Amino acid sequence: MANPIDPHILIIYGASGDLAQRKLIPAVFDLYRGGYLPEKFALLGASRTDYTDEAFREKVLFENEFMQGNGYDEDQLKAFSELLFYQDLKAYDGVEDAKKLKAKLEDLGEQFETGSNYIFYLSTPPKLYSSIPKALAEVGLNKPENGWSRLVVEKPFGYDEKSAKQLNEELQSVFRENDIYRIDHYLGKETVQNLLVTRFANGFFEPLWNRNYIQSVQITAAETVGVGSRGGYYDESGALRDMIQNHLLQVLAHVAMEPPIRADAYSIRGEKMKLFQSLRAITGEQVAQQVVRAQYDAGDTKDGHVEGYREAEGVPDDSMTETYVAMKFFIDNWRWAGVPFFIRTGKCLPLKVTEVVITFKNPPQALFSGYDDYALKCDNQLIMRIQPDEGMALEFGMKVPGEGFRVKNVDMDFFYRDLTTKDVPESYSRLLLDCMKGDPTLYARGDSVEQAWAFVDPILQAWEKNEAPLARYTAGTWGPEEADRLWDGITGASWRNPAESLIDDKHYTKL
Ligand SMILES: NC(=O)C1=CN([C@@H]2O[C@H](COP(=O)(O)OP(=O)(O)OC[C@H]3O[C@@H](n4cnc5c(N)ncnc54)[C@H](OP(=O)(O)O)[C@@H]3O)[C@@H](O)[C@H]2O)C=CC1
Ligand SMILES: O=C1O[C@H](COP(=O)(O)O)[C@@H](O)[C@H](O)[C@H]1O
Repeated sequence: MANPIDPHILIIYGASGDLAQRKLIPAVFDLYRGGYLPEKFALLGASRTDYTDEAFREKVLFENEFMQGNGYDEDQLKAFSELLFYQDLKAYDGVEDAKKLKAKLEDLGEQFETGSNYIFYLSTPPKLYSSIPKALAEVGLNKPENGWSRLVVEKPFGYDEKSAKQLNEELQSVFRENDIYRIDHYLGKETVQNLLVTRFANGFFEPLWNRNYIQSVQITAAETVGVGSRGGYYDESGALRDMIQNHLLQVLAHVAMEPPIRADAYSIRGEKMKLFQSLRAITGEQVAQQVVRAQYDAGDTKDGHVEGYREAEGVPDDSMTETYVAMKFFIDNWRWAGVPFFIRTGKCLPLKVTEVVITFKNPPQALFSGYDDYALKCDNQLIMRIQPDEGMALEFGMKVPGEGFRVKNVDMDFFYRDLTTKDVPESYSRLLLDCMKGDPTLYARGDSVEQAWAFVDPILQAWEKNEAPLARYTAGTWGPEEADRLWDGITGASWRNPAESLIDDKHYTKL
């Protein structure tokens, strides 16, 4: 079968760094092993560290611990290594460096017959995200003659709405919007994409997917790890910026957006933008009522004892940065009017689990016995497990065998891995592959990134002014009690805290 991807060179800026070794190089190697790369392809690492091509290959391939668990095969790796080259830079955004880079790309282009097709991946500190593209533009690498040029921008995309707008303007002054790929690795997750397929490839979900049948929607992204050695970065960010503004609002968009008219970038990203525009702002006093922020104290987690957040490396002892957020909000459109949505995320929680729970309203009348707690609990839930145990479970009532009509809740459980025996592609592989194909569907569009910031900005501003308290929770617990109060007045559902199960090797989390 002909390979639909154009020959090209992938340039990784910041190639000496952590992300390149942890995710990017292993992802490109996976694509190579899977036969997805075009026959004419080369990878050029660029950063300030002084490597030869050989030394770079040693570092990112042969000595890279993140390649080891990756189906490491010496022969394949050796063949792959011949596609890797390195360019050292004095300054990432210097025009002289851009000229040097251009000359190197022209040489590689001839050697590998890739022509002038380039993907520039910015895996550097964010302060360089606008100046590198400008330097590329100075030497014409943003619009190469007889070729194309795409730009992948890592997170964080801005720090607030204003800075995201400014970054968009700067990037869009040198690259076309459709050539700017703002990466969000949650969109590369199979199960996040599957939210769209579940909703729009089945006839029976969509009629129920609205305010008439749905009581509430909750999204949880729990992590067992603390901030570890990332304290310096994390303390400037916090859970709202690190997880909610980007990843979890993207998940929300897949759960709540209107059906797109086609499964393409224009239609899907257009619907997401509308959804973000419909989020009801949480401002002023509402912040303290609808959003709980908290920080972990020392405690015992699944991974062992953890010191409190303020003891972590790079974190000031009086830090007010949140490691946990739980929030309740509304979507002001016809589909969702009045339905409460809940999102929570946190470090040092009992399990690593990301899931979406749709709680359906009860039937209008409790006909059968066994529904003693009918008024107190909604028994119909759809649990969409993003990770781990990727899959979906539906909970509903069945008759208990025997006399009378006693009802018991059961679940139908589907495991995503039962669909295929193949390894599910890792997020970065999938997203890089899409960029190579020129398909930005699973990348965030500039205006919707700004709109997502517009939703979280008033919350960040209220916290900045200390208008809402910072709660505390013990590492290894499900977070502060204050988060439970967000459900006050909502009868029939609350946070679902999945429990770890040891039933068998298939089941990790238990309903
Ligand atoms: N690491 C991860 O898991 C993730 C990272 N990201 C994002 O990806 C980007 C890269 O992350 P990561 O690789 O961890 O970052 P690193 O801190 O490892 O930086 C990458 C490279 O940038 C260069 N660099 C570092 N500091 C500076 C500086 N002050 N000025 C100029 N160059 C510098 C260094 O290369 P040299 O000195 O050789 O030039 C370094 O190897 C970041 O924006 C991060 O937010 C996003 C998600 C996950
Ligand atoms: O982007 C980030 O995501 C990870 C969580 O990603 P996951 O795929 O493991 O769920 C988070 O730990 C990190 O703080 C954040 O920057």
